[in-house]
Amino acid sequence: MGEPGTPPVVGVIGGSGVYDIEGLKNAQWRKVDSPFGDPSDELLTGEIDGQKVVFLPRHGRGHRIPPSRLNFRANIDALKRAGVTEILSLSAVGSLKEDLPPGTFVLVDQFIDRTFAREKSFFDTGLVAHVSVAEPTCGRLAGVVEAAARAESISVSRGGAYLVMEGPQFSTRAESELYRSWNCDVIGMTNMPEAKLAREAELCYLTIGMVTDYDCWHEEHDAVSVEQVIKVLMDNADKARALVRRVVPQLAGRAEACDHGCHRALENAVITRPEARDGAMVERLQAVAGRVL
Ligand SMILES: CSC[C@H]1O[C@H](OP(=O)(O)O)[C@H](O)[C@@H]1O
Ligand SMILES: Nc1ncnc2[nH]cnc12
Repeated sequence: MGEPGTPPVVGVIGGSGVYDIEGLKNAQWRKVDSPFGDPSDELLTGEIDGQKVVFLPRHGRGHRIPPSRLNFRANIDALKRAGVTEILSLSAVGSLKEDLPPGTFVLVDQFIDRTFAREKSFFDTGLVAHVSVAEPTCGRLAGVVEAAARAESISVSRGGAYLVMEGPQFSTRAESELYRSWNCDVIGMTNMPEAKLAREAELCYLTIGMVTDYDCWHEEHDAVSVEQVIKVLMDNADKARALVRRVVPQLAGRAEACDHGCHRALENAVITRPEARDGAMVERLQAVAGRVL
């Protein structure tokens, strides 16, 4: 995937409040099987300006699945099986900075992963690999999305560190202050290990963090609640849809593999010698890593 000649296909993972993409041509929900188990839902495929788009509601339609129960591996594997080469992650996030008010779209470029109850890798005993996540999101996608956001008059902030907490409860005030002291910009519960797994699957990945609240640290704002998050997200949803509509045709023009290296992330990453590899594992990882196995 991502090789020169492989058509770019944009995948969109919709987070809280984003369970559908309206207005796709030839829209169709279809089940994609994965050896890693069940994805969150069927995938919605369709077209924008003749370009294929694949959508997955992260928590399933109706928001059935909490962050710690998301099958991130099945989700990423299924998107890759559906031909996706680049992923836009639309996510609700809390703000840890005064100058990132609700309504701001933050193009995340770093993460601090504080999750502890999730499967974090496609690789395991019998097939070991270590990819770099020094730059965990795709700067090429960020450039395109930033320009599109400005054209849509969306308040956008390029770069930002996303603290990923396990949840499902929101943070205590002390935790919120701790993350602020670490200079984190936004907080959420879902984009790790999603971003790490996208890297292992050699997919470009960008988090578009849509700020819904000031978490609980801000003295002039109430502590975060689901009601508040959803209300702001509904206000943002039209902006997000317009952004996706504008970005997809632009991303479709790529003729070469990503020049930031996302599509070659596994080169030199697999360390297990061919004769020591577990055959069943190799089989299971065909969609994710078949290019290098
Ligand atoms: C409904 S507020 C908390 C919930 O929203 C975010 O999810 P997503 O990233 O899928 O939009 C946050 O991470 C929590 O899972
Ligand atoms: N304050 C917050 N903490 C964690 N996840 C969130 N998602 C939206 N707002 C959040």
